[in-house]
Amino acid sequence: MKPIQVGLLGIGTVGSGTFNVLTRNQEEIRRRAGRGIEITMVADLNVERAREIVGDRARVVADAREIIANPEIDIVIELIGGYGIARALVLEAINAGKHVVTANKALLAVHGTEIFAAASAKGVMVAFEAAVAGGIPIIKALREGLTANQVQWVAGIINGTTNFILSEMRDKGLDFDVVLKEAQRLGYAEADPTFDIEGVDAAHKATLMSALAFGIPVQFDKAHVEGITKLAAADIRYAEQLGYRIKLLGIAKRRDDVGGIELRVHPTLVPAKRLIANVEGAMNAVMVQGDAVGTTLYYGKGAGSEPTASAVIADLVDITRLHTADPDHRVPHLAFQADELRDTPVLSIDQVRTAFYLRLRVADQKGVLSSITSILAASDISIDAVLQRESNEGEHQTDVIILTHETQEGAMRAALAQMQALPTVLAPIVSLRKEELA
Ligand SMILES: NC(=O)C1=CN([C@@H]2O[C@H](COP(=O)(O)OP(=O)(O)OC[C@H]3O[C@@H](n4cnc5c(N)ncnc54)[C@H](O)[C@@H]3O)[C@@H](O)[C@H]2O)C=CC1
Ligand SMILES: N[C@@H](CC=O)C(=O)O
Ligand code: NA
Repeated sequence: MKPIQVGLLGIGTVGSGTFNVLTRNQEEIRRRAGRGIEITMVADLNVERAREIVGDRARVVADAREIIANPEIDIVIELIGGYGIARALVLEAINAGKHVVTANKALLAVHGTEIFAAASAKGVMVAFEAAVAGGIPIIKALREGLTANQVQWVAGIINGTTNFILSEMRDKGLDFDVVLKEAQRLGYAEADPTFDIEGVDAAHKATLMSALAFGIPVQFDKAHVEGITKLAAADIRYAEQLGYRIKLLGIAKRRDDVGGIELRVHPTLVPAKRLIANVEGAMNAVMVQGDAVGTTLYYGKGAGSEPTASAVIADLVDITRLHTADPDHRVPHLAFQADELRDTPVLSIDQVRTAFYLRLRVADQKGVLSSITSILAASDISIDAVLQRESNEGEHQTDVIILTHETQEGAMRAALAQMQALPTVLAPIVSLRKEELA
């Protein structure tokens, strides 16, 4: 049978990996797919660089629309990124009856509802394994492998850049900016790296996982998003002393007690003994807890050229196997049938329940600790552990670190305001969320 023809839009980090892996492993991939898969056209604004990568193995054009207009092309891979031109091109490709593979989590987390609806109307597939945790087949696991389960929660290190920054800062004592530049050089960071360090990229991915896990539409605008830019070295150190590591986690959790879903990204204390706490560098790891299967863990490279290409090509193979099947017999885009998605609300951050780490810089005098613990007790927040450490900031000051048991975020916020108002609390209180992930 003639190879299936693929058009590649954008041949940068992931695009070049995709082209190279597909070329290198073409025979093995053909044996799996049942048919050859060939990238016959490539579009990139940087035509010269694209030609250097593909040589004479594919036709290179500057205008992506030339690929969409080509009736020979069955599948379009979108690896440009962003919400602008990528959205237009993906919708145009769908309307032209092409299947789409994309690694663009930003696009799908924000415009997924529109894109999946357009694809279903046209009877084409939009595949996005590379969009979450790069090479780790977490989309496959959530859509297919775990399909028997009521998923309880999903929690993951799903941004390689920030995990790399946290690891390098802790292990080598390097500055934030230096490590970020290195992550950019290695091809891990987004075109706009604030998406990485402010938690936005992780929230895009958590949004997609929440939809797959709970059968809700993608709703990035409802996600609570915090990055790592405000994290202080002192808290990383104190957390270690208490037996925890700080990781930027994307979390999606079902809350049957209130009939909602928690969707949040923030630095999180995780027990150092958990496998996920020991995931270092640009590696990703996702934990999924299902009612039947229990806790599962998926680990691997979440960013970079060939690891991400691995996921893109897995989608190409899936589409090659399935494109002649009746659309009703394909796996639904978001794991649940499109007409079975529910409007279960995403909870506001005030309704979220977690344990907390608090650091208070206080005057080193009698009665300070009891005034703090009284406020927590009055707010029904119970204390798990307390640590007191001399502060480097000056004499007669001390750092009090408190770990609490689980409480509602709104209650903690109110208690924090009261504690902050104490004259003996000398600096803004640091509060971080803590998850046991058991
Ligand atoms: N780099 C990584 O490790 C990962 C990236 N992704 C996603 O993959 C996508 C691509 O990322 P990268 O390869 O890192 O980006 P990149 O910036 O390395 O590559 C993008 C390419 O698109 C080209 N381009 C830009 N506008 C274009 C247009 N209008 N027409 C044709 N070509 C155009 C650029 O010249 C460039 O070669 C993004 O959505 C990103 O979020 C997903 C997982 C991992
Ligand atoms: N910028 C992202 C790339 C992969 O999605 C990351 O650092 O994880
Ligand atoms: Na993946």
